[in-house]
Order: sequence, then structure tokens, then C-alpha cells
Amino acid sequence: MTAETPDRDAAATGPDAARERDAAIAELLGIRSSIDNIDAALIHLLAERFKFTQQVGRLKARHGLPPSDPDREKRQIARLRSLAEDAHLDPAFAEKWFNFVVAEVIRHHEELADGTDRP
Ligand SMILES: C=C(O[C@@H]1C=C(C(=O)O)C=C[C@H]1O)C(=O)O
Repeated sequence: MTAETPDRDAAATGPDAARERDAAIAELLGIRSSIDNIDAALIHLLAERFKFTQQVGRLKARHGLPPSDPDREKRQIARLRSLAEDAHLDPAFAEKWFNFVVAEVIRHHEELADGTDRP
């Protein structure tokens, strides 16, 4: 830093700067509260999704159907990628998220099929 090139990282000082920082912190807390609400909604949605996939898993186990259905997954991925694009969300991220969730679902279905879900 020189007199001609002031340090851009230095925090501003003085009463105006302090007021602006307080306002920024209040804004940050408001935004974080919305983030927390969205995270809570996602947890509830995921819990509901797993309730239904467990229902599917029990049905499959009862009738000897395979735990995974790769053709359905392909169609789901194509649909989710298109929805993600429309929503300005990275489609590769949407696909990664889906594969992560489905891997867990299939693990549950395999446990239901071989009875390891019960003690
Ligand atoms: C839930 C199912 O089982 C698996 C899990 C899927 C999912 O979580 O969406 C989709 C296909 C299957 O590989 C199903 O067959 O519908």
C-alpha cells in the first residue's frame, strides 16, 4: 500500500462506516434466516421423499423386483437437468445431487431385499 494506492482491504472507519457495517450485518442476518428456512424445507422434503422411496423399496422386496431401475433414473436425470437449466441451476450439480440421493435409496432397497434393515 502507498499513498497513491490505498489498501482496498482496510476496513473503513468513522461513524458513517460503523452505521453502514451495522446495516450490512442486519442484512446478513436477514438473508441467513431465509437460508435457514430453505435448509429446513429441504430436510423436510428429503424426509418425505425417503418415506415414499421406502414404500417403493418394501413393494419391490415383497415382489422380488430389482432395487434399482437405471432406465427410470436416466429419464429422471434428463428431466432434472432440463428443470435445472430453466431455474439457472448448474445441471451437472443437479445430476450429482440426484445420483447422491439415489445411491442412498438403492442402499435402502438392497437392505430391504436381503432383510438387513431388521435386527
Ligand atoms: C424409487 C425407486 O427406486 C430407485 C430409486 C429412484 C429414486 O430415488 O428416484 C429411482 C429409480 C430406482 O433406481 C423406483 O424404482 O421408483
